[in-house]
Amino acid sequence: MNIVIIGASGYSGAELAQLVAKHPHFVLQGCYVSAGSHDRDKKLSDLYPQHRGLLDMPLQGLTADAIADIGQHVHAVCLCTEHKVSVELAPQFLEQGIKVFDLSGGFRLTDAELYTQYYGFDHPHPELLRQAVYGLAEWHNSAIMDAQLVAVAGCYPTASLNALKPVQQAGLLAPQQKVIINAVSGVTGAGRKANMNTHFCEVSLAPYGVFNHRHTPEVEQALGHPVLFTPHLGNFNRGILATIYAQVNAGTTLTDITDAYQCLADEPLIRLLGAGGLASIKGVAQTPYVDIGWHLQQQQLIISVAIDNLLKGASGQALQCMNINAGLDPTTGLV
Ligand SMILES: NC(=O)C1=CN([C@@H]2O[C@H](COP(=O)(O)OP(=O)(O)OC[C@H]3O[C@@H](n4cnc5c(N)ncnc54)[C@H](OP(=O)(O)O)[C@@H]3O)[C@@H](O)[C@H]2O)C=CC1
Ligand SMILES: CC(=O)N[C@@H](CCC(=O)OP(=O)(O)O)C(=O)O
Repeated sequence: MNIVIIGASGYSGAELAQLVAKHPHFVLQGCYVSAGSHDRDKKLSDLYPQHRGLLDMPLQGLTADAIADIGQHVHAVCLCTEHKVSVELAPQFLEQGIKVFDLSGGFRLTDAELYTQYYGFDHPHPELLRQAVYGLAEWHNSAIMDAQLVAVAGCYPTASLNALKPVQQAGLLAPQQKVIINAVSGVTGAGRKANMNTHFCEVSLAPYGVFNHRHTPEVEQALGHPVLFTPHLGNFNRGILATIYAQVNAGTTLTDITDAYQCLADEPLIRLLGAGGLASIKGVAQTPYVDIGWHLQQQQLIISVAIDNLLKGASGQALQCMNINAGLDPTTGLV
């Protein structure tokens, strides 16, 4: 299968490019940046020297001609572009019959009005929100198999939902009680473009997006339970660590919680750390896994979960969705 990556010079794009280049069944057909990019015509490996010999192809400009040419030669495109760019590009590929795996949040929410509120733009293609399949790989396997457009789940939502859905599905979460998600991300989560907030000398450890981060509606939509989500930026490169506080129904035991997580026990990319387990950035950075541990005291459940934001939180999960869609083992090229 021929694959093209748009936004290949970015952090998630380059990560996905190296995964596809090493994949036993996919062919990396082309790597693109915007038509006016200052990285156009540079080798991808000049930007990412750790991939010399693997990613020596030039970054091509995404012109109108390039979009038409991709339509002739490619099975799937991966959009590793910001939300506003993805929502304009996806329909241009879909109408040429090409599958689209979008790493942005542009097609994750079903309610178009939430884009105005949380993303700051009116969604130009609300009809595609009904067609898009949410790419939370362990939970939407059969829908991903048949999808033309996969909206790969967000990084914080991937950690939060894999931690919470087993407990929610088992009916253990106390109704009306908001679940509190406190999460810290490494700086690659903010993308490669220079920005004062991610400047080496400015980054420390601080919350942001209080009450209004776009991952709040994404988690609530997929969980079916209200949450209070507060992200933090930490001074490390890769990884997300979340500590999640949830009230469970009276009478819930630690065994009930442990039993609820058994629905993930056979998932190869989920590592259940068990009761008392504590996830860490060190345990997941540069890996495709989700690590989950849990603790219960009376009705207070605390869940500890970690992922690598660029692998399970973006490119790794995108490849997992592409594998599922192609009828391959979901872990092909990942473990
Ligand atoms: N970083 C992360 O941990 C995660 C990111 N995501 C999502 O993935 C997407 C990409 O994120 P990330 O890799 O961090 O972003 P980056 O800012 O690192 O990269 C963005 C890429 O898009 C390219 N680009 C910008 N405009 C266009 C355009 N009009 N046409 C084609 N290419 C364009 C950029 O190159 P140039 O500007 O030179 O053209 C660059 O290659 C975002 O939507 C983000 O929300 C999702 C989960 C986690
Ligand atoms: C540290 C940091 O800035 N993280 C980004 C989230 C990562 C990302 O790109 O978000 P999606 O998963 O929705 O695509 C943010 O908070 O906007």
